[in-house]
Amino acid sequence: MSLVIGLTGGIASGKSTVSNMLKGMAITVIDADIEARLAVMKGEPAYKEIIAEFGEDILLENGEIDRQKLGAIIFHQKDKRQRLNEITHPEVRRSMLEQVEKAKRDNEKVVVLDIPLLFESKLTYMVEKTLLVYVDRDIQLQRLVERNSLSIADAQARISSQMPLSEKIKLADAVINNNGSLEETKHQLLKVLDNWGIKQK
Ligand SMILES: CC(C)(COP(=O)(O)OP(=O)(O)OC[C@H]1O[C@@H](n2cnc3c(N)ncnc32)[C@H](O)[C@@H]1O)[C@@H](O)C(=O)NCCC(=O)NCCS
Ligand SMILES: Nc1ncnc2c1ncn2[C@@H]1O[C@H](COP(=O)(O)OP(=O)(O)OP(=O)(O)O)[C@@H](O)[C@H]1O
Repeated sequence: MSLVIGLTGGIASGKSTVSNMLKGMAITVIDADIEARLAVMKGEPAYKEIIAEFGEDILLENGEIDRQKLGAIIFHQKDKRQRLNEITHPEVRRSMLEQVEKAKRDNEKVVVLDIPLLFESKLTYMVEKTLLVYVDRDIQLQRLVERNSLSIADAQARISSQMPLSEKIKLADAVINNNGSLEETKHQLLKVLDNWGIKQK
C-alpha cells in the first residue's frame, strides 16, 4: 500500500525547499515543473503546438523555447496562459501518473507529487492527501523577486496568476507555514508526516 501525497503551494512559497527535505528522507518526489520542462523540449508534440500557438518569436537561437519570453506572455495574459496549460498539462499528468504506478510497483510506501497548480487544475483526484506550503504574500513577493531577479510588477503578475494561498489553505489537509526559518519548516514537516503515520527511513 502506498500513500500518494500532493505537495502544493504558490510560486516561490517553498515547495522545492520542502521537497528537498522529503528527498533527504529517501521519499520519492515527482515534480510537475520538471515534467512540464521535459514535455516542451525541442521536437516533443507540445513543443510543436506551442510554436503553432505562440509563433517562432518565442524560440532561442538553438531552437529551444525561451522560457523567459514565454513566461512574460503567459503570466500577463489569462487566455494565453490557458492555451499553454491546455497544451502542456495532459502530458504532465500522463507522465506523473506513469511514475506513480512505477513507484507503487516498486512497493514505495510514500510518493509525493509536487504540483504547483494542484487545486487550480483540479488534480486532487491524483492524490490521497494534500500538503500546502504557505507563506504570507509579502514574504512570497520578496523571495520571488530575489530568486528570479524580477521587478515587483512582474513578480506580482506571477503570484496573481495562481489561486491565492489564503484560499488554498482552506482546501489542504495539512499546512506548513514557511514564513520562518528552515528548521521551523522541517519541524512542521516531520510533525505532518508523523500525524499521517509515515515512518522515516
Ligand atoms: C511559463 C514557463 C515557460 C515559465 O518557465 P520558468 O522556467 O520561468 O518557470 P518554471 O517552469 O520553473 O515555473 C516556476 C513556477 O511558475 C508557476 N507557474 C508555471 N506555469 C504556470 C501556469 N501556467 N500558471 C500559473 N503558474 C504557473 C509555478 O508556481 C511554477 O512552480 C513554464 O512555467 C511553463 O511552461 N508553464 C506551463 C506548464 C505549467 O503549468 N507548469 C506548472 C506545473 S504543471
Ligand atoms: N524558510 C525559508 N527562509 C528563507 N528563504 C527561504 C525559505 N524557504 C524558501 N526560501 C527561499 O525562497 C525561494 C523560494 O523557495 P522554493 O524555490 O523552495 O519555492 P517553490 O515553491 O519551489 O517555488 P517555484 O514553485 O516558484 O519553483 C528560494 O530562493 C528559497 O531558497
